[in-house]
Amino acid sequence: MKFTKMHGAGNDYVYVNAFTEKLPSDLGELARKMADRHFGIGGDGMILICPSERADARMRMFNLDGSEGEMCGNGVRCVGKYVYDHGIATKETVTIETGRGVLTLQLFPENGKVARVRVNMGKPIFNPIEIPTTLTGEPPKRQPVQVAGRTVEVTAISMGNPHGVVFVDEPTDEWVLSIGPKLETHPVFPRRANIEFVKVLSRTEFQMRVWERGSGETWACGTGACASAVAGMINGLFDRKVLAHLRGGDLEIEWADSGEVFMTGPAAEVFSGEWPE
Ligand SMILES: N[C@@H](CCC[C@H](N)C(=O)O)C(=O)O
Repeated sequence: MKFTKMHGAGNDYVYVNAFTEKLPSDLGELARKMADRHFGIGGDGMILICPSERADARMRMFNLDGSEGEMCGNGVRCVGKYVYDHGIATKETVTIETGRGVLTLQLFPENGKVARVRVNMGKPIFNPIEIPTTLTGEPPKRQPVQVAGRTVEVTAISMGNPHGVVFVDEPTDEWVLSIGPKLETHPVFPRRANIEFVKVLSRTEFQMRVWERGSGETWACGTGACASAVAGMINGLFDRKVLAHLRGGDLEIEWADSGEVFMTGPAAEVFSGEWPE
């Protein structure tokens, strides 16, 4: 099976072109094996680029633990790059079907290859039932959650997948690696959640580290950066356009008057190869 390793701001996945490759029935197991950093190719998970009846292609994403996520912001930019660079789509505006519907991507090629992508990520979801969370309020803003013997204020938002945003003075290892997994699996998030730790730098910039549902700490999370930006905006901390500094790079996030969130960032191909099984 042929694969391509790609990343968006250091959030790396093993990509398989399901237009051409034959896939096994247990996709979760395939993701776990291929994404293993010691015994496999290595990555934060696996992303399939599939045919779609509604768009240029369909993205399916699997976390490192084999669970399937509805959406992946860094992944969808890489899928946009893949379909253009590999001739599946020829226009610089492409559509990708995801678990949260069909998204439109603006591709920015340099010397014939896509280097940056702007994605219409759709409207943030504030309804607690749809997120899903047991936290109350619409949106559930800075709600107190008891975790590891302390009270943490969490803003819950869905960008097609569930997020809990925590504003902190410093996104330390203790927050990310200790509180992150406890919040991911906390009963307030019945389908687990991606947890972002956000340090406000100014009204237009923030630093973020993320503990992802099913993958642990990753170097960037596109949906997480969008959720964090919107959380900062609804809590009165940010203007409508912000720059997110993540461990693996920067993402520009804009919450437009239409209610849609736009994310712009890099997409890169690293290497390709053949998986022996
Ligand atoms: N890294 C992604 C999000 C991947 C999915 C997530 N772990 C989930 O289970 O929802 C991004 O860039 O958005």
